[in-house]
Amino acid sequence: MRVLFPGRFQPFHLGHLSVVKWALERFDELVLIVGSAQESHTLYNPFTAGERVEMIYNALEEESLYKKVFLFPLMESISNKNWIHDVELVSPKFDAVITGNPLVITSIRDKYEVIVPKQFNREKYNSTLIRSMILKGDNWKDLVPYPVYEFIKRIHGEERMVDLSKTDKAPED
Ligand SMILES: Nc1ncnc2c1ncn2[C@@H]1O[C@H](COP(=O)(O)OP(=O)(O)OP(=O)(O)O)[C@@H](O)[C@H]1O
Ligand SMILES: NC(=O)c1ccc[n+]([C@@H]2O[C@H](COP(=O)(O)O)[C@@H](O)[C@H]2O)c1
Repeated sequence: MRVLFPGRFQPFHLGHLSVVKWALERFDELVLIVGSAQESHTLYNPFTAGERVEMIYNALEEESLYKKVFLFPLMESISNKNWIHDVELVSPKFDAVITGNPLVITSIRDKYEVIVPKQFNREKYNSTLIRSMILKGDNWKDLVPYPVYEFIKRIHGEERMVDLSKTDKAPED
């Protein structure tokens, strides 16, 4: 069985990696969609789709999980109703969808089985917290797979976010 796991992954963290491992213990293959692909360079969506694909690829490769995962970006759709059709156009076929996002659940539940993932320390492992820690200069290294940390450092992602904070405001503020 092949299951879809969509997310913005801004950035991909240890909770996401735990969901991937949890899913691959239960299902044969995963389709990992990097959503909101047109978004980047804002405090809510600091990283480009290409950067997110690369950081996720690096994390999966380190865990030798990449062969069981299809990974690609997808832009937003014009309506929530259209979203699942747009996913089907570009994705290998899948049988069910893993998500804890109410918007995604509403968009797909008439057509696909919804699998709500086990929660992996959501208080600690959530991208909103990690983005705010990056901005404050806190130590966020242990909240993401090491290849993600190394990648964000290498592309000067922290400096980018601090620059963005001079002109942009995160919606969660
Ligand atoms: N720690 C976690 N344990 C289990 N599922 C998670 C965890 N963090 C995120 N998810 C799930 O991963 C999917 C993609 O989530 P997303 O990329 O929005 O991460 P997030 O940490 O919730 O980000 P943000 O804080 O930016 O909304 C969603 O279905 C979400 O419910
Ligand atoms: N109208 C739409 O384009 C639509 C609908 C449902 C989900 N999505 C996308 O699916 C992804 C879900 O990820 P998150 O769980 O990280 O929010 C997001 O990129 C979201 O924008 C988009």
